[in-house]
Amino acid sequence: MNKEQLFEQIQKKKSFLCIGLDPVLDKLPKHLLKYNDPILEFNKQLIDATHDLCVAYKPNTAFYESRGVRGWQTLVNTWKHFPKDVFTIADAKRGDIGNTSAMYAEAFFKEENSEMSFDSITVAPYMGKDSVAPFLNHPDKWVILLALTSNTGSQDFQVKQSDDQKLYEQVIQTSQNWATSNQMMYVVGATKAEEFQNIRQLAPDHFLLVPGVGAQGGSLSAVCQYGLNSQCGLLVNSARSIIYASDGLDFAEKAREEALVLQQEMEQILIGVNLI
Ligand SMILES: O=C(O)c1cc(=O)[nH]c(=O)n1[C@@H]1O[C@H](COP(=O)(O)O)[C@@H](O)[C@H]1O
Repeated sequence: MNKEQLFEQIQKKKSFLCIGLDPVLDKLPKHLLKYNDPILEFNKQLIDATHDLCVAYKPNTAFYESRGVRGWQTLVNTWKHFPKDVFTIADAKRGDIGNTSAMYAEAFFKEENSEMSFDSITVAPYMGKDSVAPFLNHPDKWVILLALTSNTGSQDFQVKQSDDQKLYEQVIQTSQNWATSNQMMYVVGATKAEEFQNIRQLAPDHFLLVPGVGAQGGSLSAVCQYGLNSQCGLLVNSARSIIYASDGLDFAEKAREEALVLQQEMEQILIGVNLI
């Protein structure tokens, strides 16, 4: 999905919600345990109940890889269940020397090899240009580069100054020589709302993937105050607050209710800035 198509979906669904699919077996509704693959059933019912309210899904691969071969198969089958009109994010946080990154890119982008072809992957920028380039060699796919993350450890390196700039600012500026806003997005945590004005000056046209609304306490309205651009420019992710809204028979219905609250808030915000 390209940038124009993503913006069209945002306008059509009046939403820039991304739902994180980070399932843990112990937290699943008990009635799903009778299924051959309870996590797949959980994901499928969540997707069926919410896909008209969100524009993206982001499975974090750790929640699948932790279950070995079974988990990987669940990820493949979850990918197969995504409707065609959603933007898909493999939250894998990869990045390595070039020939290794090329293999990671094949794993998540090349359906002939891996039975999955996500629209995008999260990538760590620490190893630099040649570690990111192999993902960008897939011209219709996106790199979502970690810039300023939502966790407390973001203070350890990302905000440290060198050459009069914070490290995350250098990541955003330098990486704009590697790809345009048609192929690159940045991760900025919702818990860092005070930095959005600065980030929008550095990257006015890029989409930002913003996790941290919900369980991590980030505020949607604070993110939107400076984060929006002329094509919306935001994908706001929430996982636990939606997918674990209930652990009963009604889990999908309750997840929909949580997603609806965010979608309705997003609709009002989009109306307020004349984007719909
Ligand atoms: O890249 C990410 O998605 C990510 C970056 C970041 O800075 N903070 C962050 O929480 N995430 C991911 O976003 C999701 C947040 O989930 P919830 O806190 O349950 O909404 C998890 O999959 C995290 O791994």
